[in-house]
Amino acid sequence: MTDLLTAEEYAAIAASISLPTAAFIDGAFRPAAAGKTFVTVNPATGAPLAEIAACGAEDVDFAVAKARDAFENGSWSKLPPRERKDVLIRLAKLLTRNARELAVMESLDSGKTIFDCEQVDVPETIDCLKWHAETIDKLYDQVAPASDDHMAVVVREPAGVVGLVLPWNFPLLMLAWKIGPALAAGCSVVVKPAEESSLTALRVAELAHEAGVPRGVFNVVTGTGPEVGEPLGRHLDVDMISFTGSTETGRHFLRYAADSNLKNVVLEMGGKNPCVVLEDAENLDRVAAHVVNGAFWNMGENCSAVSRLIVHHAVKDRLVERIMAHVREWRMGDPLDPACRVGALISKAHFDKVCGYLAKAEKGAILMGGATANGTQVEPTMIDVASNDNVLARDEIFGPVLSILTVGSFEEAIATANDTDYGLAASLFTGNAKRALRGARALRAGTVTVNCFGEGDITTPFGGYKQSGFGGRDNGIQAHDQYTQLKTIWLDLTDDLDEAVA
Ligand SMILES: NC(=O)C1=CN([C@@H]2O[C@H](COP(=O)(O)OP(=O)(O)OC[C@H]3O[C@@H](n4cnc5c(N)ncnc54)[C@H](OP(=O)(O)O)[C@@H]3O)[C@@H](O)[C@H]2O)C=CC1
Ligand SMILES: CCCCCC/C=C/C(=O)O
Repeated sequence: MTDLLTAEEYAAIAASISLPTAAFIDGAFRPAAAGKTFVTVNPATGAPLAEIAACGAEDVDFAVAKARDAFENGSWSKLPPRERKDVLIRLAKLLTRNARELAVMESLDSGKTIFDCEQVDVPETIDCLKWHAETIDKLYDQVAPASDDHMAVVVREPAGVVGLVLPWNFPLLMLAWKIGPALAAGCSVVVKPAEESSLTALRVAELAHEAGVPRGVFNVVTGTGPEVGEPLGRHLDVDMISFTGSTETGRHFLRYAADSNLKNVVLEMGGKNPCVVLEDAENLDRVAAHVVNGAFWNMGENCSAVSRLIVHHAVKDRLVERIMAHVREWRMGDPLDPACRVGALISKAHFDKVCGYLAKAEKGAILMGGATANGTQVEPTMIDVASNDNVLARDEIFGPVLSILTVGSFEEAIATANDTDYGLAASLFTGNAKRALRGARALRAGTVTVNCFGEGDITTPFGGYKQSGFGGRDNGIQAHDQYTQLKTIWLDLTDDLDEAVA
């Protein structure tokens, strides 16, 4: 656990840190080619934080050209894996040295609580980079069981120039989930952070350069989706896109790829994640603690958040009561106050969207919460929902809003859980081992947690079934695989030309 400072001490750091404002391309900070800027605000106060380069297609072209040059000159892509490892470990050390500054910057830019930034986002970012760095020089290629006359070697090569398009809910961590395996594999990257939360990606790029990542290998192009994301997605010299964000924008990237060079596309998208609590669930107090964490951590701005509680009627009232008791411990307030667990939503526009969903609740159906503060804060809220067809049970709200659906059997619970377009995460609470295993298999989601809620860790793949995921997984060794291409090399071992491979 990181030692936390006082709110006053965090405020003092916030007032003194210098914020990066320019795009980072070819090893240097640069203004947008057209000289345009946009203002990023602190969502907790509405106060302007910094004026950031508003890049466009010209800047994307420049960054991709520099990334390609670096890839082809081999300054990174052809380094022995253990040398790339050394540089990435140096980067992890630099991030550790600057951890507090990064945590404050992240909290200011995104409204996330300093508690989470200090305890989760920054340390997990560092661990992720270390894990991929440590992994890269322990991966072996394969020799196929072909024949005595030939040797077929299957090797993995870096995918090339990769576009990484990021969301605003975990700006640092999603950056790490993508640059960790991409850089370790030897790719050059062009990162497009979300417009609302560009600061930490820029600072990490600067530190990566200081750690020894060569020019052109790690570029950050700031700006909007249409101005930067689309040209990157359509670029003919980008080999792959890895995206995290909404399902709607994910679809755009498939279209961009289809319309351009058929680049590989990996998408990690939304969720409407069920948590099933059966009548035989043990220790409802513990279950409630997991539900509260799953639903309200990071203000529910989490693609794997628990957003549908599917509970057997026999335990519903007791569970709801326990959830309310746990939520009382989740203080809402200034994100820079380390006692706060609920910070600000990312923007006024997103706050309005979440409030729009609260307004759709039936009269008397809001069992807990519903209050708002400061134009971007929403209390942890629980809403009784009569049918899984209700918009509150179907749409990804991406706020601290838990919809409760009441069921009468194991079968009904699983069917309700699976009745969604999404399939990112699911959890199941039961004291019956057979139901636990049957349920875990029946739930259609990329991650299923049984008698707990958790995000998994860096060792396990993260991604979704159905409209939650496409083309690959973040994390685990599987993430490494997607930033590489497979190549098969055949060698003739015979002396006789007639026996050679045609
Ligand atoms: N799975 C997840 O983790 C996330 C899910 N979401 C869901 O999406 C909803 C909307 O959030 P939003 O920020 O709009 O998410 P988006 O999916 O639109 O944004 C994700 C990234 O894609 C970029 N982008 C947006 N539009 C385009 C486009 N047409 N072409 C290329 N790139 C684009 C964004 O840029 P920019 O924002 O700078 O314009 C951002 O960098 C949320 O309410 C939530 O439901 C959101 C974030 C993360
Ligand atoms: C400590 C791990 C946090 C994982 C959060 C994953 C969320 C991803 C997303 O919303 O895209």
